[in-house]
Amino acid sequence: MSFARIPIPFLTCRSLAWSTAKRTATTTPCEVRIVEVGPRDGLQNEPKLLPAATKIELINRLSGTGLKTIEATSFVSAKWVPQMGDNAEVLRGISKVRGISYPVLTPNIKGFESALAAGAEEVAVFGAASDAFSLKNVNATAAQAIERFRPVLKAAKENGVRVRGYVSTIVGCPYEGAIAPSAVVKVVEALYEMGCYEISLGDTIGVGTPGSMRRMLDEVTRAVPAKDLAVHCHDTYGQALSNILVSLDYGIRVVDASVSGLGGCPYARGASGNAATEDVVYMLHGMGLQTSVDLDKLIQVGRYICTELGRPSESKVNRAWKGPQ
Ligand SMILES: CC(C)(COP(=O)([O-])OP(=O)([O-])OC[C@H]1O[C@@H](n2cnc3c(N)ncnc32)[C@H](O)[C@@H]1OP(=O)([O-])[O-])[C@@H](O)C(=O)NCCC(=O)NCCSC(=O)C[C@@](C)(O)CC(=O)[O-]
Repeated sequence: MSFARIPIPFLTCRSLAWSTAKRTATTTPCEVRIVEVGPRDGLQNEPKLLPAATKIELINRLSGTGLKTIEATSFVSAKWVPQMGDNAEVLRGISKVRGISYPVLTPNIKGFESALAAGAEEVAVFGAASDAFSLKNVNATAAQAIERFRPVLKAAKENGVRVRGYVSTIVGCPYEGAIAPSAVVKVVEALYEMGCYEISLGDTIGVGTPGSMRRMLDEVTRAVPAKDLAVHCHDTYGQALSNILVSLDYGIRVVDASVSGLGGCPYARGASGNAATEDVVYMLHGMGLQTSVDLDKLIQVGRYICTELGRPSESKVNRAWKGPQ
């Protein structure tokens, strides 16, 4: 897809439908599903341990906004990520709403078994396109991490649990620098062939631009259909919304975002939060795309968690919001 054919400022629901018609026949061009990652990605980097009750309250409030997917926690080692040490308490404590999925991160079979025991119905495995990042994040190379996922996918299938896959460092790594699209394709293909129903492409440190996103998506969408891809854009360099816009142009209709832009990865030096969900929803609605999210309710949830954390929202829309127009 070239810039010349679809001028970005004129991307609307109608032009998106047209632009993606050849790329994928099965996307619903006017609907975008938001994967809210605030309770997991948003909080995992918080130095001060938050009470499980606050996390549960956050998830319950998010459940009232119309979101259909809310990543609840991660079943990783508490020695590595202390903030997620209350994973089972959080997953057991939330009021699950029918029609909403509450996936949790599981890096290995031990994490999967604990997640299953706590009632997980969807999990996510997380790989990376960079060995250096993977070693820092999960103490395994990219290929070794993939091997740890095989038993997770097998056990998930046996237990009727859906598995989402992440690929981190899709355009840049804090330790290796620029990442070649071919390295991303390799991991995306491995996760897809293993049985992940959706692959989320993570710009972990938010260094991507519409240029590097396009170069990466040109190759990745040749390997896996856009309907089975999501984007996960951190906003460190202020490019997240632009990068999401580019991914829509490729037919991607699933966008990860974090309420009030919370977040970062403890093992990705300098990474700031994700695209703020409020900002993403505002942009999508302004383009005539549907998300099922009530923006006003979401704004209130953003204000709740920012008050709990004692800091202003990273969402420009939240800061500017004076009520529905
Ligand atoms: C993967 C490990 C566990 C390997 O860590 P390891 O030390 O290599 O693991 P091990 O198998 O050698 O076991 C060492 C100890 O950890 C325990 N252990 C082993 N597995 C688990 C588990 N699942 N849950 C709880 N405990 C576990 C195990 O039982 C043992 O306990 P000990 O005998 O010492 O008491 C570790 O490196 C880890 O937990 N890493 C997590 C890193 C993380 O959570 N990073 C943030 C999420 S990724 C991210 O944010 C990026 C993303 C997804 O958002 C997308 C993007 O932005 O790009």
